[in-house]
Formats: sequence, structure tokens, C-alpha cells
Amino acid sequence: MPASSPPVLETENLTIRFGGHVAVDSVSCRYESGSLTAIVGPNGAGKTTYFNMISGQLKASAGQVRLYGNDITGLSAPARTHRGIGRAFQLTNLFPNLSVLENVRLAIQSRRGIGLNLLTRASSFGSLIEEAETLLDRTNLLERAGETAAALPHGGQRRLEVAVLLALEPDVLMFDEPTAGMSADEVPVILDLIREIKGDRTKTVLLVEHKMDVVRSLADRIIVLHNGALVADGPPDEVIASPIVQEAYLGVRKSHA
Ligand SMILES: Nc1ncnc2c1ncn2[C@@H]1O[C@H](COP(=O)(O)OP(=O)(O)OP(=O)(O)O)[C@@H](O)[C@H]1O
Repeated sequence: MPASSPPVLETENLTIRFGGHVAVDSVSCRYESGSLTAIVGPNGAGKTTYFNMISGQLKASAGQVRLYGNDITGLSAPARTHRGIGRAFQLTNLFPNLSVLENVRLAIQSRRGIGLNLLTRASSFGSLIEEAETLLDRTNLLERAGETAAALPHGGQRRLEVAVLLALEPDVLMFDEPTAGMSADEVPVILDLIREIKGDRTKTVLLVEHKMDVVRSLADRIIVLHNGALVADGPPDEVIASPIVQEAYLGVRKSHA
């Protein structure tokens, strides 16, 4: 790929103000295919707000979000999903009263753009079910395919959200605190899934995560936000060891001896 090729995803001087408060402050960053970038920073640093501006839940006050070099800053969240930006762990992704299988089947159908009327042909319906079952197998949910999404425990619902996300086949996958609220036995399942997605090396993965052990085990790169600004960007060991992270994020004070 020539050096001048645009990255899969890029933010340039991305900024949002709430009243007088600058929550995300001119963040410029490129995300390449096959990479997993963790976004870390103290509470209130602007991580979720930055995520919301990439996925389209919030409109930027200034700056741009570009996908494959195309400016998508003005697009709605659904339009961005359609273009290939997928975000997990927004409860709105699930239909609680539909079965686990139907949730995934509908996502596949929406990706393929198949209307319900075309599903009268048993063969096309069968292939949707088959693909949905493959994704449920991958996310350890096949045994619960017939249950409603609402009946799943928290960790199961999160895995179902990942199955729905995978069904949409996005190029960019965004995970906001994927292990939050999960029981100890559920955590490795979700981390293995993210590791597997990263292992494909065809996707661009963004992860907001507080737990440094999770970040260390998954990320190729860490960016650090502090007071809305990007203050560090690089390989995990280097960034975690940097004075700005030790001081600003991990709360380690500089020695003045
Ligand atoms: N809709 C909003 N209106 C006003 N202020 C907001 C809004 N959303 C976020 N903020 C402010 O923007 C700043 C960044 O918040 P954000 O939730 O993005 O931080 P964060 O890094 O994700 O924090 P945490 O790790 O606690 O989730 C905070 O000061 C927050 O109060």
C-alpha cells in the first residue's frame, strides 16, 4: 500500500464543547487496518465522548472524522454503521423480546439488505439461519439460540451484542469497556473474542478500557486522553512507562528528589 493511502479511520482536530467546557480537544489520530488501539485516560478525560463522535452519537463542534479518507463528520450514527463503523455495547443493539438467533439473523439480513418478503424462499432463509448459528457458536451462545435476548445473563447479552456486531461485518469495531459488569468467568470469553477479531488482522479495533491488564494483553498501541487532549500515543509498554501516563493516569507522582 503506498504511504499516501488514507488510513481506515482518522480523526483530525476533532473537538467538542459543552458550553464552555472542551470535552475533546483537537484530537488527531490515524487508525490502520489490522490494529487494536486502546484509548485510556482518567475519569472524565473524554474517552467516551471521543468514541461517541466517531460512531456518530455526538456531533463534533470542530474537526473531522474520516473513513478511508472520506469525510463522514456530518453523517448520522446509522449511516456510519452502514459505512462500516460498528460499535458494541450499546443496549439499543438488541431486541430483548426476540430470540438470540433472531437478533443475529436480523443483523445479517440488514447487512445483506434482504427484505422480509424475499425470505419466502426457504433456501435464502436457511442460509441466514446457518450464518447466524455460526456466529452464535463463535460467541458461545448456540445452546441458548431459542431463548429471548432478555433472558440471557449480562455476560451473555454482551456476547450477543458482539455476535450482532460481527453479523454486520464492520471494518471498524469499537468496544467501550467490554468487561464492565461481567463476572470473573465471563471476562476471558469476551477477551478471547476480541483477541480473535484482532487476530484476523483485517479489522480496525478501538477499545476504551480502564483495566491496564486488559489493555496490556490486547492492545498493539495505546493512546492517552487527558482533559480531552491526546497526550501520549505509542506501543503499550512505552506509553504505560511514560512519565505523563504514570503521573496523569496511574496517579504516580514525579519524584522531585
Ligand atoms: N452531554 C454532555 N454534556 C455536558 N458535558 C458532558 C457531556 N458528555 C460528557 N461531558 C463531559 O465531558 C467530559 C468527558 O466525559 P467522558 O464521559 O467522555 O469521559 P471519559 O474519559 O469517558 O470518563 P470515564 O472514564 O469516567 O467514562 C466530562 O467532563 C463530562 O462531564
